[in-house]
Formats: sequence, C-alpha cells, structure tokens
Amino acid sequence: APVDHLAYMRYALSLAKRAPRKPTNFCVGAILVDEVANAILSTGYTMELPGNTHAEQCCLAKMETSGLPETGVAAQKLVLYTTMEPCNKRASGNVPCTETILKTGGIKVVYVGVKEPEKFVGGNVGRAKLEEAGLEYVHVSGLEAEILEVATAGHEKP
Ligand SMILES: Nc1nc(=O)c(N)c(NC[C@H](O)[C@H](O)[C@H](O)COP(=O)(O)O)[nH]1
Ligand SMILES: [Zn+2]
Repeated sequence: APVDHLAYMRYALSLAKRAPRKPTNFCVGAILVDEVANAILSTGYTMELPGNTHAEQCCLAKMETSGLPETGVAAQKLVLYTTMEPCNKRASGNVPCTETILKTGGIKVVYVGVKEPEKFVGGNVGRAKLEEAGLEYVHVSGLEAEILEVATAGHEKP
C-alpha cells in the first residue's frame, strides 16, 4: 500500500504540540516508522525525556530502551519523520541530532516537514551530512505553516 507521508507528518505534528514552549528552542515532533510494515516503532517530542532533549533524540532513545531488537535490524525499511529537519548544531552545544541519527544506524530516509529557521545557529547544513552518509532526505510539503506555528509557540511574537 502506498505510504501516506502526510498522515505520518501530521501525527508527528500532533506530538510537537505536547512540547513545552520555550523561547530558546523549537517545539518539534518525530516518529520512527517501518515503512514496509507501515508501523510506528517509536515517537518523540522536544523535551519529552528529561533534560534539554530534542524530538528526534527522544524518539531514538526510547527505541533503544523499548527492548525492540537493535534498531534497524527488525525493521524492513526504517525511516524517521520529523516536523523540523534534524539539528546539525545546537546553541547548547549538545550532540546534534544528525549525529544521533547516524550513530543509530539503519535509518534509510529522513522525512522533514520544514527546514530549521536560521534563528539560533544560522543555516542548518545537516542535509548534506545525512546524504553523504547515504540517507535520503525528503521534504514532505503541506504542513509548513502549522509546523512553524507550533515550533515557535514559545517565542516572543515579533
Ligand atoms: N529538529 C529539532 N528538533 C528539536 O526538538 C529542537 N528543539 C530543534 N531545535 C533546533 C535549535 O537549533 C536548537 O534548539 C537551539 O540551537 C538551541 O539548542 P538546544 O535545543 O538548547 O540544544 N530542532
Ligand atoms: Zn536536534
């Protein structure tokens, strides 16, 4: 059956809405999907896990602890949906999610709702890094306005 990318991205957006709103980051949602089995293997949203955590970081960390066979082994085609592209540099200096994604291994495609706005760390060049490592980077269009509205809900209104 064809994969409904928009439905998965909309679900990730519903998770982003649960994130605490802060002026110093974005509220993002991420889900790990086995695209062949059409099954959601893990979910995450910004600051879901303790600390200054990112949606993708939480999603992947939960996958590790959920006792599922080692990431990527059991899945037939492991893909990640994230409402905002994985960070490649963080103002906090924490590990960027492009690195966490590559370390996880087995993820074939990253589906992205929007590019990261150049508010905190300038231009995000993570796409090239992911593609150089052999991942596919696909923009799922259609939810940009809603994703950005949720992502910046904690920011001062201009
Ligand atoms: N893809 C993505 N998922 C997230 O869950 C999240 N919060 C961001 N946000 C990117 C932004 O660049 C960083 O949030 C700031 O650079 C501040 O860095 P910290 O988050 O404090 O480490 N990006
Ligand atoms: Zn990140």
